[in-house]
Amino acid sequence: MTQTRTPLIKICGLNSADAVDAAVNAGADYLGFIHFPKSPRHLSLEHMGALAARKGDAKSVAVLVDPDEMLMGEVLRHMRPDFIQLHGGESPMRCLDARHYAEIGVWKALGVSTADDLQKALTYKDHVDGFVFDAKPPKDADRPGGLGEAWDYSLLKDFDPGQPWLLAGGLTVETVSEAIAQSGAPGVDVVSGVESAPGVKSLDKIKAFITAVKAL
Ligand SMILES: O=C(O)c1ccccc1N[C@@H]1O[C@H](COP(=O)(O)O)[C@@H](O)[C@H]1O
Repeated sequence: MTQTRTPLIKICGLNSADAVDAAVNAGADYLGFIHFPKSPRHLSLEHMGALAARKGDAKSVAVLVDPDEMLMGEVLRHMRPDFIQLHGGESPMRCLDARHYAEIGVWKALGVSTADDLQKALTYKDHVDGFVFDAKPPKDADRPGGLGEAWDYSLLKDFDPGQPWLLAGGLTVETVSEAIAQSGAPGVDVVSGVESAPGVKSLDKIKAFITAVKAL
């Protein structure tokens, strides 16, 4: 896929008003809020709702891991996200159920380490509204994402998953340009690369990352 427009930008794991405002003011397209207790970026539903209300023209994304309908209902009630990102082991049918239940866009995050992993996306494409292609987490990881792990982004070159998608996994201001060139990504998603420590957002890194992508 040839890159013809400025890549879309999702800044994820936002957990303070200052960080949300920095992302919005710098021009992020998507703001990600994580509800997963094992994550250092975990937010209560009330906090997600309060931060998402500062989204301005950006779209809000609730990042969830294998949520049941009760949790999804609570997320919809407290936060009213524009999208739900399912970042666990959700099956294609589970994604479709979530889409019907939530009546908003559902993205599926998939861990990739080989070309075979990408073929899995094709079994989801009629059941979701978009994809996040991330590093495949190690088996003993306590969370399925937000690990800051880079991977072979060139696996995505010329791959068409049939839905819009974002590239994630170990992106930083230093690597994002080359990662987009290698993958042809129409958009990027970052957590660790805009933090000074796990769960501690750096306003300077958020601004620098967005500025770098917008300059491409
Ligand atoms: O960031 C987390 O803690 C997290 C927890 C559970 C599910 C997803 C999570 N983050 C997702 O990870 C990628 C990018 O991570 P990184 O830049 O490599 O650190 C992104 O899709 C986040 O939504």
